[in-house]
Amino acid sequence: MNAFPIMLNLLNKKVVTVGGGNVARRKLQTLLKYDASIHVISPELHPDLKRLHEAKQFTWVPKHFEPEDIQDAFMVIAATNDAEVNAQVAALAPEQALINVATQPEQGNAFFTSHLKRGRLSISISTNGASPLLAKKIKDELSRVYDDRYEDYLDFLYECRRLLKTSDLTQEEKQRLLYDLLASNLLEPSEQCQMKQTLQNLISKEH
Ligand SMILES: C[C@@]1(CC(=O)O)c2cc3[nH]c(cc4nc(cc5[nH]c(cc(n2)[C@H]1CCC(=O)O)[C@@](C)(CC(=O)O)[C@@H]5CCC(=O)O)C(CC(=O)O)=C4CCC(=O)O)c(CCC(=O)O)c3CC(=O)O
Ligand SMILES: NC(=O)C1=CN([C@@H]2O[C@H](COP(=O)(O)OP(=O)(O)OC[C@H]3O[C@@H](n4cnc5c(N)ncnc54)[C@H](O)[C@@H]3O)[C@@H](O)[C@H]2O)C=CC1
Repeated sequence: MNAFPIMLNLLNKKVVTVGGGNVARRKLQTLLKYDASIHVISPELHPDLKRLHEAKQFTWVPKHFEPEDIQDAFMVIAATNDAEVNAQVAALAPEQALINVATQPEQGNAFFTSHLKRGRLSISISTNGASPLLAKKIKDELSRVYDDRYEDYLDFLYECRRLLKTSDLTQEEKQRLLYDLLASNLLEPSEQCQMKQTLQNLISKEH
């Protein structure tokens, strides 16, 4: 496996998960953060998924897989405990679909990563199937380095960068300031406030 990493916008995309057990639960808990239109095909549901279904987080069709279930799907996840059913799901998926197969990943073309999200910061780790547990361990290590403060810090960086992009400062000045924003003291909210003020003063002086 030598997979290319990419970010996907799943807003309102049709995602069909076949199977509703423990593996489906883990994958759905990740996917639910990305506003896709999620459908689960499975005779039974894991208790956590039952709660999410009651909270109207996805639609559930309580039955065994049939080929028409995955028509027009943007992404298909084959997560039953029956490798033959999963292989059939992968083979019948629309030609252009993203396909994830829990039992035999190489039958699909898309793979989950271990994922750390801090607001706008997204860190994905993959071992290309060698050791999902190592991916998880690395995520846990990185979660201590990139702690909760990064959520607000990323919003701060986003706002400052937008300010700079629309300013009349020279390209060199913009570059220098973009680097300055990476100083570690700026993880502190009070320092962020001061820096924003400084930038605003600098930009208004240009006019
Ligand atoms: C290829 C891949 C395809 C895919 O599923 O997309 C795949 C495949 C398989 N996983 C298996 C087993 C386990 N997977 C986990 C956990 C995770 N697995 C995830 C991803 C991936 N798993 C993709 C590669 C990612 C990479 O390489 O880095 C994570 C990162 C994301 C997620 O699933 O959401 C998530 C951690 C989430 C987190 O960060 O918290 C655990 C541990 C646990 O459950 O706690 C175990 C048991 C221990 C073990 O076996 O190592 C098996 C054997 C099944 C069997 O025994 O039959 C296969 C099939 C095979 O290897 O052939
Ligand atoms: N990729 C990964 O990260 C991992 C993959 N696995 C693999 O994933 C498989 C599934 O594991 P679990 O979720 O723990 O199993 P599970 O037994 O908890 O869940 C299986 C689900 O599939 C449903 N199902 C069975 N036949 C079906 C059909 N014909 N149509 C629709 N739904 C059907 C069942 O109702 C149940 O909801 C395991 O067999 C294992 O090989 C296991 C661990 C991690």
